[in-house]
Amino acid sequence: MAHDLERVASHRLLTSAQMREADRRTIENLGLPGVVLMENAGAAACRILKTRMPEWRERVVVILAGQGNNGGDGFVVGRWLLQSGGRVVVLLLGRGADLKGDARIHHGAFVGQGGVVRELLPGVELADVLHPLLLHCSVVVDAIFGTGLARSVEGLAAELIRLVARSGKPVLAVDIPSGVCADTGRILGCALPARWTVTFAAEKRGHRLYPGAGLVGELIVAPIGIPESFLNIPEHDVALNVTEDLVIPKRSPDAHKGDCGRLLVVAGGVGMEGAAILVAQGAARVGAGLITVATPAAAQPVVTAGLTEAMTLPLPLRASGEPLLDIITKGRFQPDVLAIGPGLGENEQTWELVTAMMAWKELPTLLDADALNVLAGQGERIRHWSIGRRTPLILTPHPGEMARLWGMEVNDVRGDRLAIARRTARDWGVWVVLKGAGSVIAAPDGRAWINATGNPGLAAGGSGDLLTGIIAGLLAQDWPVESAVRAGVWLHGAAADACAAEQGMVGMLAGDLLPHTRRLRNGLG
Ligand SMILES: NC(=O)C1=CN([C@@H]2O[C@H](COP(=O)(O)OP(=O)(O)OC[C@H]3O[C@@H](n4cnc5c(N)ncnc54)[C@H](O)[C@@H]3O)[C@@H](O)[C@H]2O)[C@H](O)CC1
Ligand SMILES: [K+]
Repeated sequence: MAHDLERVASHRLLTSAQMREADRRTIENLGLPGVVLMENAGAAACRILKTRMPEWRERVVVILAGQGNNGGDGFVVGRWLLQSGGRVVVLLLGRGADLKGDARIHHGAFVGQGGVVRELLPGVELADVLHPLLLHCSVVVDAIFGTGLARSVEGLAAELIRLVARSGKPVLAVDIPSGVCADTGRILGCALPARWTVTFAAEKRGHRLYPGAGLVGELIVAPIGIPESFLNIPEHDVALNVTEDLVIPKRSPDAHKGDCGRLLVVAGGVGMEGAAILVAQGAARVGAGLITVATPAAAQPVVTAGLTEAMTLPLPLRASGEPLLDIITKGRFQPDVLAIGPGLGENEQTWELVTAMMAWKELPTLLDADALNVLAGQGERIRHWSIGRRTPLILTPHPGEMARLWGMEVNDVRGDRLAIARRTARDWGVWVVLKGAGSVIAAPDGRAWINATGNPGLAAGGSGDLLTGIIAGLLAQDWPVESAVRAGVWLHGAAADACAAEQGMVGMLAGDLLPHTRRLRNGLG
Protein backbone atom coordinates (compact mmCIF):
# COMPACT_ATOMS: atom_id res chain seq x y z
CA MET A 1 0.00 0.00 0.00
CA ALA A 2 2.68 2.44 1.04
CA HIS A 3 4.59 1.45 -2.05
CA ASP A 4 1.69 2.38 -4.29
CA LEU A 5 1.19 5.66 -2.49
CA GLU A 6 4.79 6.59 -3.07
CA ARG A 7 4.89 5.54 -6.70
CA VAL A 8 6.49 8.26 -8.80
CA ALA A 9 4.09 8.83 -11.66
CA SER A 10 6.10 11.37 -13.61
CA HIS A 11 9.70 12.47 -13.64
CA ARG A 12 8.73 15.92 -14.82
CA LEU A 13 9.80 18.72 -12.52
CA LEU A 14 7.03 21.27 -12.50
CA THR A 15 6.95 24.97 -11.82
CA SER A 16 4.33 26.32 -9.46
CA ALA A 17 2.43 27.73 -12.45
CA GLN A 18 2.43 24.34 -14.18
CA MET A 19 1.21 22.70 -10.98
CA ARG A 20 -1.60 25.25 -10.65
CA GLU A 21 -2.55 24.54 -14.24
CA ALA A 22 -2.70 20.76 -13.63
CA ASP A 23 -4.78 21.54 -10.55
CA ARG A 24 -7.15 23.75 -12.55
CA ARG A 25 -7.60 21.13 -15.26
CA THR A 26 -8.44 18.49 -12.69
CA ILE A 27 -10.99 20.75 -11.09
CA GLU A 28 -12.54 21.88 -14.39
CA ASN A 29 -12.21 18.82 -16.61
CA LEU A 30 -12.85 16.12 -14.03
CA GLY A 31 -15.19 18.17 -11.88
CA LEU A 32 -13.24 17.35 -8.74
CA PRO A 33 -13.42 20.32 -6.36
CA GLY A 34 -10.22 21.76 -4.98
CA VAL A 35 -11.30 20.87 -1.49
CA VAL A 36 -11.08 17.18 -2.49
CA LEU A 37 -7.56 17.60 -3.81
CA MET A 38 -6.63 19.32 -0.57
CA GLU A 39 -8.22 16.48 1.39
CA ASN A 40 -6.17 13.95 -0.61
CA ALA A 41 -3.00 15.99 -0.14
CA GLY A 42 -3.40 16.33 3.61
CA ALA A 43 -4.44 12.70 4.06
CA ALA A 44 -1.35 11.55 2.11
CA ALA A 45 0.95 13.74 4.21
CA CYS A 46 -0.65 12.33 7.33
CA ARG A 47 -0.07 8.73 6.20
CA ILE A 48 3.57 9.47 5.49
CA LEU A 49 3.98 11.11 8.90
CA LYS A 50 2.66 7.98 10.60
CA THR A 51 4.89 5.61 8.63
CA ARG A 52 8.03 7.68 8.98
CA MET A 53 7.51 8.43 12.67
CA PRO A 54 5.57 5.51 14.23
CA GLU A 55 5.98 6.99 17.72
CA TRP A 56 4.23 10.23 16.69
CA ARG A 57 1.32 9.61 19.07
CA GLU A 58 3.50 9.61 22.18
CA ARG A 59 3.78 13.39 22.10
CA VAL A 60 2.10 16.44 20.63
CA VAL A 61 2.27 17.10 16.90
CA VAL A 62 2.78 20.80 16.18
CA ILE A 63 1.45 21.97 12.83
CA LEU A 64 2.63 25.34 11.50
CA ALA A 65 0.03 26.75 9.12
CA GLY A 66 0.11 29.72 6.77
CA GLN A 67 -2.79 31.64 5.27
CA GLY A 68 -2.81 29.90 1.87
CA ASN A 69 -3.67 26.42 0.64
CA ASN A 70 -0.48 24.96 2.10
CA GLY A 71 -1.94 25.89 5.48
CA GLY A 72 -5.17 24.22 4.34
CA ASP A 73 -3.28 20.95 3.81
CA GLY A 74 -1.95 21.37 7.35
CA PHE A 75 -5.49 21.45 8.77
CA VAL A 76 -6.29 18.21 6.93
CA VAL A 77 -3.21 16.55 8.45
CA GLY A 78 -4.34 17.80 11.85
CA ARG A 79 -7.87 16.46 11.48
CA TRP A 80 -6.68 12.98 10.51
CA LEU A 81 -4.21 12.88 13.38
CA LEU A 82 -6.99 13.84 15.80
CA GLN A 83 -9.15 11.07 14.37
CA SER A 84 -6.33 8.63 15.04
CA GLY A 85 -6.31 9.66 18.68
CA GLY A 86 -3.34 12.01 18.57
CA ARG A 87 -2.73 15.35 20.26
CA VAL A 88 -2.35 18.24 17.84
CA VAL A 89 -1.80 21.97 18.05
CA VAL A 90 -1.97 24.18 14.98
CA LEU A 91 -0.03 27.44 15.10
CA LEU A 92 -1.66 29.62 12.47
CA LEU A 93 0.15 32.67 11.14
CA GLY A 94 -2.71 35.19 11.13
CA ARG A 95 -6.39 34.86 11.89
CA GLY A 96 -8.62 31.90 11.13
CA ALA A 97 -11.31 34.38 10.15
CA ASP A 98 -9.08 35.66 7.32
CA LEU A 99 -8.65 32.24 5.66
CA LYS A 100 -10.24 31.80 2.26
CA GLY A 101 -11.60 29.07 0.01
CA ASP A 102 -10.59 25.46 0.56
CA ALA A 103 -8.26 26.36 3.43
CA ARG A 104 -11.18 28.03 5.22
CA ILE A 105 -13.30 24.88 4.79
CA HIS A 106 -10.61 22.61 6.21
CA HIS A 107 -9.91 25.04 9.07
CA GLY A 108 -13.60 24.72 9.90
CA ALA A 109 -13.46 20.92 9.74
CA PHE A 110 -10.40 20.81 11.99
CA VAL A 111 -11.96 23.11 14.56
CA GLY A 112 -15.24 21.15 14.26
CA GLN A 113 -13.33 18.01 15.14
CA GLY A 114 -12.18 19.70 18.33
CA GLY A 115 -8.78 20.81 17.02
CA VAL A 116 -6.86 23.56 18.81
CA VAL A 117 -5.69 26.53 16.74
CA ARG A 118 -3.38 29.09 18.25
CA GLU A 119 -3.32 32.26 16.15
CA LEU A 120 0.04 33.99 15.88
CA LEU A 121 -0.57 37.71 15.53
CA PRO A 122 1.87 40.63 15.42
CA GLY A 123 3.31 41.33 18.85
CA VAL A 124 3.15 37.72 20.04
CA GLU A 125 6.15 36.47 22.00
CA LEU A 126 6.88 33.56 19.71
CA ALA A 127 9.58 32.03 21.88
CA ASP A 128 7.16 31.88 24.84
CA VAL A 129 4.53 30.12 22.73
CA LEU A 130 6.92 27.73 21.04
CA HIS A 131 9.20 26.72 23.85
CA PRO A 132 6.72 24.64 25.93
CA LEU A 133 5.12 23.19 22.83
CA LEU A 134 8.36 22.06 21.25
CA LEU A 135 9.47 20.57 24.52
CA HIS A 136 6.60 18.09 24.37
CA CYS A 137 6.43 17.64 20.63
CA SER A 138 7.24 14.54 18.53
CA VAL A 139 7.24 16.11 15.09
CA VAL A 140 6.58 19.49 13.48
CA VAL A 141 4.48 19.70 10.31
CA ASP A 142 5.51 22.61 8.13
CA ALA A 143 2.47 23.91 6.23
CA ILE A 144 3.42 27.60 6.22
CA PHE A 145 4.21 28.20 2.57
CA GLY A 146 4.04 25.89 -0.41
CA THR A 147 4.23 26.65 -4.10
CA GLY A 148 2.53 30.01 -3.54
CA LEU A 149 5.54 31.56 -1.81
CA ALA A 150 5.87 34.79 -3.70
CA ARG A 151 8.38 36.97 -1.91
CA SER A 152 11.04 36.97 0.76
CA VAL A 153 9.97 35.54 4.12
CA GLU A 154 10.10 38.19 6.81
CA GLY A 155 8.62 39.17 10.16
CA LEU A 156 6.73 36.65 12.23
CA ALA A 157 6.98 33.87 9.62
CA ALA A 158 10.77 34.26 9.47
CA GLU A 159 11.02 34.26 13.25
CA LEU A 160 8.87 31.13 13.48
CA ILE A 161 11.01 29.34 10.89
CA ARG A 162 14.25 30.26 12.66
CA LEU A 163 13.03 29.19 16.10
CA VAL A 164 11.75 25.82 14.88
CA ALA A 165 14.90 25.21 12.82
CA ARG A 166 17.00 25.91 15.89
CA SER A 167 14.97 23.45 18.02
CA GLY A 168 16.26 20.51 15.95
CA LYS A 169 12.81 18.82 16.05
CA PRO A 170 12.11 16.54 13.08
CA VAL A 171 10.10 18.43 10.48
CA LEU A 172 7.76 17.02 7.86
CA ALA A 173 7.34 19.61 5.12
CA VAL A 174 4.06 19.74 3.26
CA ASP A 175 4.76 20.11 -0.47
CA ILE A 176 8.07 21.98 -0.07
CA PRO A 177 10.08 23.32 2.86
CA SER A 178 8.65 26.76 3.61
CA GLY A 179 10.95 29.45 2.28
CA VAL A 180 12.23 27.45 -0.71
CA CYS A 181 11.20 28.82 -4.10
CA ALA A 182 9.45 25.99 -5.96
CA ASP A 183 10.70 27.22 -9.35
CA THR A 184 14.37 27.95 -8.69
CA GLY A 185 15.35 26.26 -5.43
CA ARG A 186 16.38 29.64 -4.08
CA ILE A 187 15.91 30.35 -0.41
CA LEU A 188 13.68 33.38 -0.11
CA GLY A 189 14.87 35.00 3.10
CA CYS A 190 14.99 31.91 5.28
CA ALA A 191 13.69 28.36 5.06
CA LEU A 192 12.85 25.46 7.35
CA PRO A 193 14.96 22.33 6.76
CA ALA A 194 12.86 19.16 6.68
CA ARG A 195 13.59 15.53 7.45
CA TRP A 196 10.82 14.47 5.04
CA THR A 197 8.96 16.37 2.34
CA VAL A 198 5.67 15.08 0.98
CA THR A 199 4.83 16.68 -2.32
CA PHE A 200 1.79 16.17 -4.49
CA ALA A 201 1.29 14.72 -7.97
CA ALA A 202 4.82 15.52 -9.23
CA GLU A 203 8.10 16.91 -7.99
CA LYS A 204 8.70 20.62 -8.34
CA ARG A 205 11.97 22.07 -9.65
CA GLY A 206 12.82 23.56 -6.28
CA HIS A 207 13.00 20.05 -4.80
CA ARG A 208 16.02 19.29 -6.97
CA LEU A 209 17.73 22.65 -7.41
CA TYR A 210 20.20 23.72 -4.74
CA PRO A 211 20.36 25.31 -2.25
CA GLY A 212 16.68 24.51 -1.61
CA ALA A 213 17.18 20.87 -2.58
CA GLY A 214 19.49 20.53 0.41
CA LEU A 215 16.59 21.21 2.80
CA VAL A 216 14.10 18.70 1.41
CA GLY A 217 15.28 15.55 3.24
CA GLU A 218 13.57 12.40 2.01
CA LEU A 219 11.23 13.36 -0.82
CA ILE A 220 7.98 11.49 -1.23
CA VAL A 221 5.57 12.11 -4.10
CA ALA A 222 1.93 11.35 -3.30
CA PRO A 223 -0.80 11.14 -5.92
CA ILE A 224 -3.85 13.29 -5.08
CA GLY A 225 -6.14 12.54 -8.01
CA ILE A 226 -4.50 14.63 -10.73
CA PRO A 227 -4.30 12.44 -13.88
CA GLU A 228 -0.85 11.69 -15.26
CA SER A 229 -1.86 13.13 -18.64
CA PHE A 230 -2.15 16.56 -17.00
CA LEU A 231 1.39 16.25 -15.67
CA ASN A 232 3.19 14.77 -18.66
CA ILE A 233 2.53 17.49 -21.21
CA PRO A 234 5.24 18.63 -23.66
CA GLU A 235 5.49 22.11 -22.20
CA HIS A 236 6.64 20.50 -18.97
CA ASP A 237 10.08 20.22 -20.40
CA VAL A 238 12.22 19.91 -17.30
CA ALA A 239 12.61 16.48 -15.75
CA LEU A 240 14.62 14.57 -13.24
CA ASN A 241 17.61 12.92 -14.90
CA VAL A 242 16.84 9.21 -14.75
CA THR A 243 18.16 6.50 -17.05
CA GLU A 244 15.03 4.41 -17.63
CA ASP A 245 13.84 6.44 -20.59
CA LEU A 246 17.19 6.50 -22.39
CA VAL A 247 18.01 4.65 -25.59
CA ILE A 248 21.05 2.58 -24.70
CA PRO A 249 22.65 0.65 -27.57
CA LYS A 250 23.48 -2.95 -26.86
CA ARG A 251 27.00 -4.10 -27.58
CA SER A 252 27.00 -6.84 -30.20
CA PRO A 253 28.49 -10.16 -29.06
CA ASP A 254 31.19 -10.03 -31.75
CA ALA A 255 32.23 -6.43 -31.11
CA HIS A 256 35.92 -5.62 -31.53
CA LYS A 257 37.78 -2.61 -30.27
CA GLY A 258 37.26 -0.68 -33.49
CA ASP A 259 33.50 -1.04 -33.07
CA CYS A 260 33.59 0.55 -29.64
CA GLY A 261 34.74 3.90 -30.83
CA ARG A 262 37.91 5.89 -31.20
CA LEU A 263 38.23 8.77 -28.82
CA LEU A 264 40.82 11.49 -29.08
CA VAL A 265 41.43 13.26 -25.80
CA VAL A 266 43.33 16.53 -26.02
CA ALA A 267 44.29 17.30 -22.47
CA GLY A 268 47.01 17.62 -19.87
CA GLY A 269 50.11 19.69 -19.43
CA VAL A 270 53.15 19.79 -17.21
CA GLY A 271 51.83 19.47 -13.68
CA MET A 272 48.37 18.65 -15.05
CA GLU A 273 49.10 15.19 -16.38
CA GLY A 274 46.52 13.72 -14.03
CA ALA A 275 43.70 15.54 -15.82
CA ALA A 276 44.52 13.79 -19.08
CA ILE A 277 44.90 10.45 -17.35
CA LEU A 278 41.53 10.74 -15.62
CA VAL A 279 39.70 11.65 -18.82
CA ALA A 280 41.18 8.61 -20.55
CA GLN A 281 40.47 6.30 -17.62
CA GLY A 282 36.87 7.49 -17.36
CA ALA A 283 36.35 6.83 -21.06
CA ALA A 284 38.02 3.42 -20.82
CA ARG A 285 35.94 2.37 -17.82
CA VAL A 286 32.69 3.08 -19.62
CA GLY A 287 33.87 0.99 -22.55
CA ALA A 288 35.44 3.23 -25.20
CA GLY A 289 37.35 0.98 -27.62
CA LEU A 290 40.48 2.94 -28.52
CA ILE A 291 41.70 6.05 -26.79
CA THR A 292 44.52 8.33 -27.78
CA VAL A 293 45.61 11.18 -25.54
CA ALA A 294 47.23 14.13 -27.29
CA THR A 295 49.15 16.01 -24.65
CA PRO A 296 51.96 18.59 -24.67
CA ALA A 297 55.25 16.83 -25.40
CA ALA A 298 56.74 17.74 -22.05
CA ALA A 299 53.85 16.05 -20.25
CA GLN A 300 53.74 12.98 -22.44
CA PRO A 301 56.11 10.73 -20.46
CA VAL A 302 54.08 11.16 -17.28
CA VAL A 303 50.77 10.71 -19.08
CA THR A 304 52.10 7.59 -20.80
CA ALA A 305 53.32 6.19 -17.51
CA GLY A 306 49.87 6.70 -16.02
CA LEU A 307 48.05 4.94 -18.82
CA THR A 308 48.62 1.36 -19.78
CA GLU A 309 45.85 0.88 -22.29
CA ALA A 310 45.61 4.26 -24.02
CA MET A 311 47.99 5.61 -26.62
CA THR A 312 49.57 9.04 -26.39
CA LEU A 313 50.54 11.62 -28.94
CA PRO A 314 52.99 14.44 -28.17
CA LEU A 315 51.81 17.92 -29.03
CA PRO A 316 54.84 20.02 -29.96
CA LEU A 317 55.41 23.28 -28.24
CA ARG A 318 54.80 26.26 -30.46
CA ALA A 319 58.54 26.80 -30.75
CA SER A 320 58.85 23.70 -32.93
CA GLY A 321 57.15 25.68 -35.66
CA GLU A 322 54.92 22.79 -36.61
CA PRO A 323 51.26 23.76 -36.61
CA LEU A 324 49.73 22.07 -33.61
CA LEU A 325 46.98 20.42 -35.49
CA ASP A 326 49.23 18.76 -38.06
CA ILE A 327 50.49 16.29 -35.60
CA ILE A 328 46.94 15.14 -34.99
CA THR A 329 45.67 15.22 -38.54
CA LYS A 330 48.75 13.50 -39.91
CA GLY A 331 48.56 10.80 -37.30
CA ARG A 332 47.18 7.39 -38.15
CA PHE A 333 44.57 7.65 -35.42
CA GLN A 334 41.30 8.75 -36.96
CA PRO A 335 38.98 9.60 -34.10
CA ASP A 336 35.19 9.36 -33.98
CA VAL A 337 34.85 11.70 -31.01
CA LEU A 338 36.90 14.54 -29.51
CA ALA A 339 37.24 15.59 -25.87
CA ILE A 340 39.26 18.75 -25.43
CA GLY A 341 40.33 20.83 -22.50
CA PRO A 342 41.24 19.43 -19.07
CA GLY A 343 44.67 20.54 -17.93
CA LEU A 344 45.71 22.22 -21.18
CA GLY A 345 46.18 25.59 -19.52
CA GLU A 346 44.49 28.86 -20.27
CA ASN A 347 46.84 30.15 -22.93
CA GLU A 348 47.26 31.08 -26.55
CA GLN A 349 48.29 27.57 -27.52
CA THR A 350 45.08 26.12 -26.12
CA TRP A 351 43.03 28.72 -27.92
CA GLU A 352 44.76 27.90 -31.18
CA LEU A 353 44.27 24.22 -30.64
CA VAL A 354 40.57 24.53 -29.85
CA THR A 355 39.78 26.78 -32.77
CA ALA A 356 41.86 24.66 -35.15
CA MET A 357 40.21 21.44 -34.03
CA MET A 358 36.75 22.92 -34.35
CA ALA A 359 37.61 23.87 -37.93
CA TRP A 360 39.25 20.54 -38.71
CA LYS A 361 36.59 17.88 -38.86
CA GLU A 362 33.01 17.76 -37.79
CA LEU A 363 33.07 15.17 -35.03
CA PRO A 364 31.00 14.90 -31.87
CA THR A 365 33.02 17.15 -29.58
CA LEU A 366 33.10 17.82 -25.89
CA LEU A 367 34.73 21.02 -24.64
CA ASP A 368 35.65 21.28 -20.97
CA ALA A 369 37.83 23.22 -18.55
CA ASP A 370 40.56 25.22 -20.37
CA ALA A 371 38.89 24.69 -23.73
CA LEU A 372 36.03 26.69 -22.22
CA ASN A 373 38.25 29.17 -20.41
CA VAL A 374 39.91 30.25 -23.64
CA LEU A 375 36.45 30.87 -25.10
CA ALA A 376 35.49 33.33 -22.35
CA GLY A 377 33.12 35.93 -23.74
CA GLN A 378 33.05 34.21 -27.15
CA GLY A 379 29.51 32.86 -27.18
CA GLU A 380 29.00 34.22 -30.67
CA ARG A 381 31.89 32.08 -31.92
CA ILE A 382 30.44 28.98 -30.27
CA ARG A 383 27.05 29.71 -31.78
CA HIS A 384 28.69 30.06 -35.15
CA TRP A 385 30.36 26.67 -34.78
CA SER A 386 27.08 25.00 -34.03
CA ILE A 387 25.17 26.46 -36.98
CA GLY A 388 24.60 23.75 -39.55
CA ARG A 389 26.53 21.17 -37.55
CA ARG A 390 25.21 17.64 -37.76
CA THR A 391 27.22 16.34 -34.85
CA PRO A 392 26.76 17.46 -31.28
CA LEU A 393 28.89 20.00 -29.48
CA ILE A 394 28.84 19.54 -25.72
CA LEU A 395 30.02 22.04 -23.12
CA THR A 396 30.56 20.92 -19.52
CA PRO A 397 31.29 24.08 -17.50
CA HIS A 398 31.16 24.49 -13.76
CA PRO A 399 29.52 27.75 -12.63
CA GLY A 400 32.82 29.68 -12.77
CA GLU A 401 33.51 28.58 -16.34
CA MET A 402 29.92 29.33 -17.30
CA ALA A 403 30.22 32.82 -15.81
CA ARG A 404 33.40 33.42 -17.84
CA LEU A 405 31.79 32.17 -21.06
CA TRP A 406 29.04 34.76 -20.66
CA GLY A 407 31.15 37.44 -19.00
CA MET A 408 28.86 37.49 -15.98
CA GLU A 409 29.26 37.12 -12.23
CA VAL A 410 29.44 33.59 -10.86
CA ASN A 411 26.72 34.42 -8.33
CA ASP A 412 24.37 35.26 -11.18
CA VAL A 413 24.97 31.79 -12.58
CA ARG A 414 24.43 30.20 -9.19
CA GLY A 415 21.22 32.20 -8.64
CA ASP A 416 19.41 30.44 -11.48
CA ARG A 417 21.46 27.55 -12.82
CA LEU A 418 18.56 26.03 -14.69
CA ALA A 419 17.81 29.22 -16.59
CA ILE A 420 21.40 29.94 -17.57
CA ALA A 421 22.06 26.36 -18.70
CA ARG A 422 18.94 26.39 -20.86
CA ARG A 423 19.74 29.78 -22.33
CA THR A 424 23.26 28.65 -23.23
CA ALA A 425 22.01 25.47 -24.87
CA ARG A 426 19.29 27.19 -26.84
CA ASP A 427 21.16 30.35 -27.86
CA TRP A 428 24.36 28.62 -28.87
CA GLY A 429 22.85 25.36 -30.19
CA VAL A 430 24.91 23.14 -27.89
CA TRP A 431 24.39 20.51 -25.20
CA VAL A 432 25.26 21.86 -21.78
CA VAL A 433 26.14 20.20 -18.52
CA LEU A 434 26.27 22.88 -15.85
CA LYS A 435 28.09 21.06 -13.09
CA GLY A 436 27.60 21.38 -9.34
CA ALA A 437 25.25 19.87 -6.78
CA GLY A 438 22.21 18.99 -8.88
CA SER A 439 23.97 19.28 -12.25
CA VAL A 440 21.74 20.74 -14.93
CA ILE A 441 21.71 19.18 -18.39
CA ALA A 442 20.24 21.29 -21.17
CA ALA A 443 19.57 20.37 -24.79
CA PRO A 444 19.62 22.75 -27.75
CA ASP A 445 15.87 22.11 -28.26
CA GLY A 446 14.98 23.59 -24.86
CA ARG A 447 14.57 20.42 -22.79
CA ALA A 448 16.45 20.17 -19.52
CA TRP A 449 17.11 17.68 -16.76
CA ILE A 450 18.28 18.04 -13.19
CA ASN A 451 20.55 15.30 -11.93
CA ALA A 452 20.02 13.94 -8.45
CA THR A 453 22.92 11.51 -8.11
CA GLY A 454 26.21 12.57 -6.54
CA ASN A 455 27.34 14.04 -3.26
CA PRO A 456 29.79 16.60 -1.88
CA GLY A 457 32.59 14.03 -2.13
CA LEU A 458 32.74 15.04 -5.79
CA ALA A 459 33.87 18.52 -4.82
CA ALA A 460 37.50 17.58 -5.36
CA GLY A 461 40.07 17.97 -8.11
CA GLY A 462 39.75 15.51 -10.97
CA SER A 463 36.08 14.74 -10.71
CA GLY A 464 35.23 17.00 -13.66
CA ASP A 465 37.92 15.35 -15.76
CA LEU A 466 36.39 11.99 -15.03
CA LEU A 467 32.95 13.22 -16.11
CA THR A 468 34.40 14.44 -19.39
CA GLY A 469 35.91 11.02 -19.99
CA ILE A 470 32.69 9.21 -19.14
CA ILE A 471 30.51 11.26 -21.49
CA ALA A 472 33.07 11.18 -24.31
CA GLY A 473 33.58 7.44 -23.82
CA LEU A 474 29.86 6.77 -24.19
CA LEU A 475 29.65 9.05 -27.23
CA ALA A 476 32.54 7.16 -28.79
CA GLN A 477 30.46 3.99 -28.55
CA ASP A 478 27.92 5.68 -30.73
CA TRP A 479 25.39 6.33 -28.01
CA PRO A 480 22.85 9.00 -28.99
CA VAL A 481 24.02 12.31 -27.59
CA GLU A 482 21.12 12.57 -25.14
CA SER A 483 21.90 9.12 -23.77
CA ALA A 484 25.63 9.77 -23.52
CA VAL A 485 25.24 13.09 -21.75
CA ARG A 486 22.41 12.15 -19.41
CA ALA A 487 23.68 8.67 -18.58
CA GLY A 488 27.19 10.07 -18.19
CA VAL A 489 26.13 12.64 -15.63
CA TRP A 490 23.98 10.08 -13.85
CA LEU A 491 26.78 7.48 -13.79
CA HIS A 492 29.34 9.92 -12.46
CA GLY A 493 27.09 10.88 -9.53
CA ALA A 494 25.91 7.32 -8.91
CA ALA A 495 29.52 6.13 -8.78
CA ALA A 496 30.23 8.79 -6.15
CA ASP A 497 27.18 7.68 -4.16
CA ALA A 498 28.29 4.05 -4.29
CA CYS A 499 31.78 5.07 -3.25
CA ALA A 500 30.47 7.16 -0.35
CA ALA A 501 28.24 4.30 0.79
CA GLU A 502 31.36 2.16 1.20
CA GLN A 503 33.82 4.52 2.81
CA GLY A 504 32.18 7.89 3.29
CA MET A 505 32.30 11.10 1.31
CA VAL A 506 35.37 12.74 2.72
CA GLY A 507 38.65 11.82 1.07
CA MET A 508 37.03 10.40 -2.04
CA LEU A 509 39.39 10.53 -5.03
CA ALA A 510 38.26 10.72 -8.63
CA GLY A 511 40.21 7.54 -9.24
CA ASP A 512 38.19 5.75 -6.52
CA LEU A 513 35.11 6.18 -8.69
CA LEU A 514 36.50 4.15 -11.58
CA PRO A 515 35.49 0.65 -10.44
CA HIS A 516 32.01 1.90 -9.49
CA THR A 517 31.71 3.66 -12.82
CA ARG A 518 32.53 0.42 -14.59
CA ARG A 519 30.03 -1.64 -12.59
CA LEU A 520 27.21 0.87 -12.97
CA ARG A 521 27.88 1.33 -16.66
CA ASN A 522 27.59 -2.42 -17.17
CA GLY A 523 24.24 -2.26 -15.37
CA LEU A 524 22.97 0.16 -18.00
CA GLY A 525 23.41 -2.18 -20.94
N1 LIG B 1 -1.69 22.68 -6.66
C1 LIG B 1 -2.30 21.63 -6.22
O1 LIG B 1 -2.58 20.73 -6.92
C2 LIG B 1 -2.70 21.60 -4.84
C3 LIG B 1 -2.03 22.39 -3.95
N2 LIG B 1 -2.31 22.37 -2.68
C4 LIG B 1 -1.50 23.07 -1.71
O2 LIG B 1 -1.58 24.43 -1.98
C5 LIG B 1 -0.30 25.02 -1.94
C6 LIG B 1 -0.28 26.27 -2.75
O3 LIG B 1 -1.24 27.11 -2.18
P1 LIG B 1 -1.29 28.68 -2.41
O4 LIG B 1 -2.47 29.16 -1.68
O5 LIG B 1 -1.20 28.95 -3.84
O6 LIG B 1 0.04 29.18 -1.76
P2 LIG B 1 0.76 28.97 -0.33
O7 LIG B 1 -0.12 28.33 0.65
O8 LIG B 1 2.04 28.33 -0.63
O9 LIG B 1 1.09 30.43 0.14
C7 LIG B 1 0.32 31.52 -0.26
C8 LIG B 1 -0.07 32.39 0.89
O10 LIG B 1 1.03 32.93 1.53
C9 LIG B 1 1.13 34.33 1.21
N3 LIG B 1 2.55 34.59 0.99
C10 LIG B 1 3.29 34.24 -0.06
N4 LIG B 1 4.57 34.59 0.14
C11 LIG B 1 4.63 35.16 1.37
C12 LIG B 1 5.66 35.71 2.16
N5 LIG B 1 6.93 35.72 1.72
N6 LIG B 1 5.39 36.22 3.37
C13 LIG B 1 4.14 36.20 3.83
N7 LIG B 1 3.10 35.68 3.14
C14 LIG B 1 3.34 35.17 1.92
C15 LIG B 1 0.23 34.53 0.05
O11 LIG B 1 -0.21 35.84 -0.03
C16 LIG B 1 -0.85 33.53 0.36
O12 LIG B 1 -1.69 34.00 1.36
C17 LIG B 1 0.59 23.91 -2.44
O13 LIG B 1 1.91 24.11 -2.06
C18 LIG B 1 -0.05 22.71 -1.78
O14 LIG B 1 0.45 22.55 -0.47
C19 LIG B 1 -3.61 21.71 -2.39
O15 LIG B 1 -3.97 21.61 -1.15
C20 LIG B 1 -3.72 20.41 -3.10
C21 LIG B 1 -3.80 20.67 -4.48
K1 LIG C 1 5.56 23.92 3.44
